[in-house]
Amino acid sequence: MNDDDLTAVSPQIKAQILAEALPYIRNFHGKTIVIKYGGNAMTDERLKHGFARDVILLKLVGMNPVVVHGGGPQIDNALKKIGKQGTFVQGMRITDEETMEVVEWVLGGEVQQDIVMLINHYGGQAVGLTGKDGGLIRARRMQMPDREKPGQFLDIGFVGEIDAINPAVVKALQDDAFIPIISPIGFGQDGQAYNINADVVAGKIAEILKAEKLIMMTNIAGVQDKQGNLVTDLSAREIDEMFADGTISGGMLPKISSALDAAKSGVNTVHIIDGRIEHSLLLEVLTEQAFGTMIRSH
Ligand SMILES: Nc1ncnc2c1ncn2[C@@H]1O[C@H](COP(=O)(O)OP(=O)(O)O)[C@@H](O)[C@H]1O
Ligand SMILES: CC(=O)N[C@@H](CCC(=O)OP(=O)(O)O)C(=O)O
Repeated sequence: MNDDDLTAVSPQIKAQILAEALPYIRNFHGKTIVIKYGGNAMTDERLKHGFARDVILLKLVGMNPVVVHGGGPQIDNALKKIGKQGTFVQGMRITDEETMEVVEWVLGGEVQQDIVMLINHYGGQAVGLTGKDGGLIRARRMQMPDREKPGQFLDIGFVGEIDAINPAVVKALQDDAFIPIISPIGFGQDGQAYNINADVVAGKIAEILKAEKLIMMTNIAGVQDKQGNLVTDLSAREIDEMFADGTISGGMLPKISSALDAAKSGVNTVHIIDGRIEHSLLLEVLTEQAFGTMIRSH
């Protein structure tokens, strides 16, 4: 169903849906909700508009949404235009100097500004940040262990791991009416920009802000088991098993690791949800509808 079809819903059902949201609005009032908005979830124009409106609604009812966006497919498209092919190792993009320039331009420019403009268009007050702003994300070059040669590391270029997060700028914006939109670009002490996986940034930001919820919006119904069935609930032990037997691969690797780290660090609920469902964000936060995969800390 889309927004236009809502005219067919009876007034009683509409009122019931609104009333159902009340306890959630009360419980999450003043709480921080970190939303990882994956590049794969933002490829449909209509869904993007719905997302912007959902984020504004959460802010208007008293929650503090913080958006960390991705943009993997958008970076791939930009690379294609200059005759380059994106290459990944364990879900991380190999980032040479030229790729880093593209990453900065696509994430910090195009994708971030697109989200900011959409939210502002619908009456919200979004502010775009990269890791440089207010010293938000300090990073260093990632040491990626070589799975085939234990004890050795792979050189994947300007990919960063997070050294420290300074949440002051995000807190200042949150305390006002603003909605922070964060691009996953970190900066070294030498001023070098680093490409960081957006799931990793979202998980760490959620932890540092002591978020109530971390919601990762992606392009799949949730985590799937070996047979391809949706797993609604995942424990740390089950995750270890799925990592070991290769059930989890590619972009799902950093997503699940970051989700689990956030859950273990005290983020109350961590969900991986299907961003292709219209208003999936509102459904997750404001209704008892359970969908996607919940990641548990134990
Ligand atoms: N066990 C799994 N369950 C679900 N998806 C998986 C699994 N293993 C790998 N994936 C892949 O991970 C993708 C999601 O990660 P990614 O492409 O990085 O999304 P995003 O851009 O939202 O971060 C899925 O579309 C799927 O192809
Ligand atoms: C190091 C690394 O892999 N960085 C990612 C950053 C963007 C991202 O994470 O985007 P999604 O959330 O859409 O996958 C990349 O270059 O694709």
